[in-house]
Amino acid sequence: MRVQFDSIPKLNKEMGLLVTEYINTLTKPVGSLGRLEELAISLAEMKGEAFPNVTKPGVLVFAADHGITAEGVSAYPQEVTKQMVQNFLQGGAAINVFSREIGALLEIIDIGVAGDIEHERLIDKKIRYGTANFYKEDAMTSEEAESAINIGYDQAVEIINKGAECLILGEMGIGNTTASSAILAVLSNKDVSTLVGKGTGISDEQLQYKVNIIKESIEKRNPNPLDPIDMIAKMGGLEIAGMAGAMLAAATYRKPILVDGFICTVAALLAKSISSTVVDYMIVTHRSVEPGHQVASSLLGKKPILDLGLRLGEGTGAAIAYPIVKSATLMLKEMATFQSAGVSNKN
Ligand SMILES: Cc1cc2ncn([C@H]3O[C@H](COP(=O)(O)O)[C@@H](O)[C@H]3O)c2cc1C
Ligand SMILES: O=C(O)c1cccnc1
Repeated sequence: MRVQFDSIPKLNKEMGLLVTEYINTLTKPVGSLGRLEELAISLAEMKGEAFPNVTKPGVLVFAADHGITAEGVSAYPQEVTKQMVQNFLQGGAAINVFSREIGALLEIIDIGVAGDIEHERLIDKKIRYGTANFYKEDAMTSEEAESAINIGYDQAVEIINKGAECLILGEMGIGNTTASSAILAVLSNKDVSTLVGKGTGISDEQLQYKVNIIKESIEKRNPNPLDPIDMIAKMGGLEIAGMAGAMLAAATYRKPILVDGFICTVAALLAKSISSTVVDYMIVTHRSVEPGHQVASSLLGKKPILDLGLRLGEGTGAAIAYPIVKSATLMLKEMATFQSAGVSNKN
């Protein structure tokens, strides 16, 4: 693997202690800003700064196709991946709307869409025209899996160099809840049926079929749960690997990672199995409707901030949660202390 992932800095715990003390001097009852206070301390530890800044956020949306869609595991056809990439480039998707709202830098990366797309704003890093159908054969080669991680890493470095102070990773890939559920089943060693959800909205009957396809595929592919490259190569997907690589870069540069829904959280688990300290830089922003998401976030040791019943992906939940993360930093930066405001402190 080209990129070395052993250079993630440790959290600055001393800064965390300083900020904890400082928060208790602000004009509010001790602990009254709840999880916002925890967030502020975490951000200070990640960034190593007493007044951490998360503006601007950088959003990277990785798009790729999945051969497993040939088995009928999604409610939508494969072409929707390419069509949605065009929609992202025209500014009409949910992630465009929420990225504009939070003033984010937004980049769309084709890392493996099964069709050609021409657009000046598209970052073309296509590794292959979609993965192979992992019910029948390996999704990709190990070299392709490594390239996808490296591409994600490099894209994150680029957006950080453009000024991103925290990262949101999004994805688009019809069929990717199937690949993510398969990876999670192998990583968690839990029964597939407890993890799999309806994705884009399949019927109960199709859900049972999806469960069976995933179970049989895992038996046939027999991926090594201790080897993230093997899991990606055998089951996919390219965009999931790209997100994992981007998270490793974000942590290396001390940039907080705002983890989105189910697919993104599975990518986070893959990043964790490549370099466990990456988790220190993660904030799980919301709880997805997909049943596996709860398992994935508890394997990360994280409690989601929001629970809005989202099941979209693209990075949308993270973008919606960004103002909460920013509020934590503004609490530190802008609130008066008891002393500066002349307010009487607790007896
Ligand atoms: C129009 C449309 C926009 C989307 N944006 C994200 N997804 C989400 O749904 C897909 C995963 O669900 P499944 O595994 O059931 O195919 C992914 O592309 C994910 O990003 C979308 C899906 C659709 C149809
Ligand atoms: O939570 C997600 O990321 C998700 C759920 C369903 C479909 N697409 C994405």
